[in-house]
Amino acid sequence: MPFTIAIDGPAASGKGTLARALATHFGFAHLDTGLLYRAVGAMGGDPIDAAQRLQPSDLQRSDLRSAEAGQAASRVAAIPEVRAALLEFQRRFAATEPGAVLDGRDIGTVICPDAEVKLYVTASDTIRARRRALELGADEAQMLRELRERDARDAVRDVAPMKPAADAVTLDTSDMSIDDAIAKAVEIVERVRA
Ligand SMILES: Nc1ncnc2c1ncn2[C@@H]1O[C@H](COP(=O)(O)OP(=O)(O)OP(=O)(O)O)[C@@H](O)[C@H]1O
Ligand SMILES: Nc1ccn([C@@H]2O[C@H](COP(=O)(O)O)[C@@H](O)[C@H]2O)c(=O)n1
Repeated sequence: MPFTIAIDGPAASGKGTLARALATHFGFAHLDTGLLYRAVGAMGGDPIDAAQRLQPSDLQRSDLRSAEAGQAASRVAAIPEVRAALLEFQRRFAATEPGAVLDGRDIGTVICPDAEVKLYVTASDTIRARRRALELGADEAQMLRELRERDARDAVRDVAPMKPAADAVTLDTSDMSIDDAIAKAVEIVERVRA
């Protein structure tokens, strides 16, 4: 039986950091599902067509981590046909790996509603903007505006909006170091696996 960890939450909350750490700790495979939407947004042209043609090599582009790629991803992610085109790949990943960690916005609600562990990772928007500005060497006030815009778009869209699953454990990392957040997440998973 595959064991799946679903991690959702707003932009720059630390989902990816925790997902990578959990995958390493438990020897699980990791899928950063935001990268799929970032790649579709960066491909240009018709986003539905881009999502249907997406190849693993498209995820290797070096420009996908930028703030602009994040905004473009959030716009194409609101298109139902784009989400439909990416759904099967994500579900298959979770189903075929003995242990998998997926992070995104709709993993616990739509992609893997039966995941053994669901985390909703959050932090205040000002702290998230500071962390992202540090990471990208960008202006903090601009990062705050962009995070708020992206979060609002992700939360209000009609299809698979960003929200915690009813059975998700919320982890607010505002006052946690990376190491503390990882330790807490490991503890939550270990409690379920025990
Ligand atoms: N608890 C923490 N304390 C301090 N910095 C953190 C913490 N967690 C994550 N970070 C840093 O915040 C930044 C954003 O983290 P990360 O990329 O994991 O977020 P994310 O939720 O995956 O973002 P996105 O939604 O854009 O993919 C990174 O630079 C990361 O090192
Ligand atoms: N499961 C997901 C994952 C991501 N998105 C959209 O992609 C944008 C970029 O995601 P990051 O995690 O890399 O920041 C994000 O803002 C969402 O619009 C999604 O809809 N569902």
